Amino acid sequence: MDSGKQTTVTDSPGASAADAGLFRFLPEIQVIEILMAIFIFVTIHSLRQGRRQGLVVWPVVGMLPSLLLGIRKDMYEWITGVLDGQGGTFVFRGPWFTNLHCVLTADPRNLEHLLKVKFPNFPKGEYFRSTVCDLLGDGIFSADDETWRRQRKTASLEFHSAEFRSMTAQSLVELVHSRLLPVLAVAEAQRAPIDLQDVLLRLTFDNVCMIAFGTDPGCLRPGLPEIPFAKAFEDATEATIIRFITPTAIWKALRYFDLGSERWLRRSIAVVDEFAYEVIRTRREELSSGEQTRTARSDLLTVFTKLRDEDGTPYSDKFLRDVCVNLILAGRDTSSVALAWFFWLLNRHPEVEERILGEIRKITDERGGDEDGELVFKPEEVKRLEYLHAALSEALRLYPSVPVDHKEVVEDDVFPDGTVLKKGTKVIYAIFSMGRMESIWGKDCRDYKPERWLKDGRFMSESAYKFTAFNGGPRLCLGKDFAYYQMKFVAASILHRYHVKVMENHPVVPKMALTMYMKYGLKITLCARDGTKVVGK
Ligand code: HEM
Repeated sequence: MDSGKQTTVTDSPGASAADAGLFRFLPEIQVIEILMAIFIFVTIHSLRQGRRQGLVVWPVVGMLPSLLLGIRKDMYEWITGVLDGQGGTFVFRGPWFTNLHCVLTADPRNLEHLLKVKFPNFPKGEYFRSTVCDLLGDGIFSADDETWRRQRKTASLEFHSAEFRSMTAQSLVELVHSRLLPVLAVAEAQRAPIDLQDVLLRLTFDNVCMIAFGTDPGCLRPGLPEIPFAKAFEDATEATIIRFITPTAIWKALRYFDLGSERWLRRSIAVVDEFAYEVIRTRREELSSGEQTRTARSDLLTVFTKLRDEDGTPYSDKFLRDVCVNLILAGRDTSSVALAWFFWLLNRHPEVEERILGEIRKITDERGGDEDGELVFKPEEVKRLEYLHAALSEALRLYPSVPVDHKEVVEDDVFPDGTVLKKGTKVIYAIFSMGRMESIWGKDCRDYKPERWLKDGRFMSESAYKFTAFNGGPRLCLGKDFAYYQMKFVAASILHRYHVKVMENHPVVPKMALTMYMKYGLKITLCARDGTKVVGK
């Protein structure tokens, strides 16, 4: 045998230098036979092991073929099927020498362990942070430990303050009544189909920018213009997601040579930064000139600009940029996609729409009707819409805006269901699948039934480890209360005026992304309710 053949043997996984020495004394044909035998043995062993785990584990490529087949159909349903068959938790074995190995779970006991009981042992982790760092920097979404705690504390105080609540309620009234309803009125008058998901995404983007930066980018202006900052934000998010499905060495090389998606990402981030730094500069000027006392802003940028770090130094522009960009990401497409799924479900469940209308009618009747069609729901009225609250929660159970989330294991651990977790393992919790588990929600788990959230006509919340749409534990969604208020206000304002009809044969399927978009949007037509004069007509 020549030395070249020895190299081949030594390179094959599992073969040692001693084995190579042994092969040196065998005729070439026998080496091939032995290799074939080893290959067959490994394959049979892997297949047997794989079947025990519910999926075939192929040599070298692991469970990747099954994953690729699953993705081709419907990845979320595929994951749900696998998890269901495995009792709620499943170890995914990726190809050799890749970082695709992970533990997938949809077991509420494991979720409580992960998100609350052993919270410090399950951070977002370095892999996540280094993948999203260019867009998110040190913001709340990617940060762990002290950097996260500091932002969480300040943002949490702000989110629960009376000024913040009143500012968010006011900005929502303005957006819905001066922008959203006129856009819908035009579409209704022209009998023109519109993409409701797009309109809602514009609404929540403008809204969250007002909360974060105190400025309205104007995505929902008449004619629905393309706003460079909004477009760049969307592009930067998409290009960042591409990194998660590209081997790290490849995207890093593309970044180094400024090619492909990395070039697109760099350019999009430049536009986002230009907008952010300009707002930060003007806000600093405004604050130092004392103008602030007149405007009395309570957006997150103003709050953080006034603060000092532990050394008494004002926060840097970069840190302020990270705080705002992260908040925009959090609030941009979560409530909008939830509303899109909600309106689609209503279209298939007219009985639910009827009950919501009954609840709204009670309020409008108490106000003596809505002759001019300009009724603005008050915060205390929105709070009373408990059936609507249940109908939105039920939509989020079946179509959670964040379908899967992940953590990394710091120290070896064991889940309550007995799954062993080695240090460095990635844990994926399948929020989408949790909403479709018979073991969690009962036999009717796949039915849209808002009633399951009601007790004696009042809304009853569920454990965050069973209904994980808003995450749970110390990292529970900070915008949860606001999101419900926003969704209820928007849904009630639309439903009071229109019946939303989804266009026949319009395909509705989830898109594979960090957020549960509808892949083809939601094409609808609007039909004004009898006796409601529509604003803007
Ligand atoms: C239906 C609407 C919403 C849903 C389903 C939702 C869901 C979630 C989820 C699952 C997380 C955890 C993400 C993770 O750690 O990987 C989260 C975190 C967060 N959400 Fe929401 N969210 C919604 C709306 C909002 C809104 C409107 C805002 C702000 C205006 C917001 C602000 C935040 C923030 C700041 C965090 C980070 C919390 C932390 O890491 O400490 N969310 N949200």
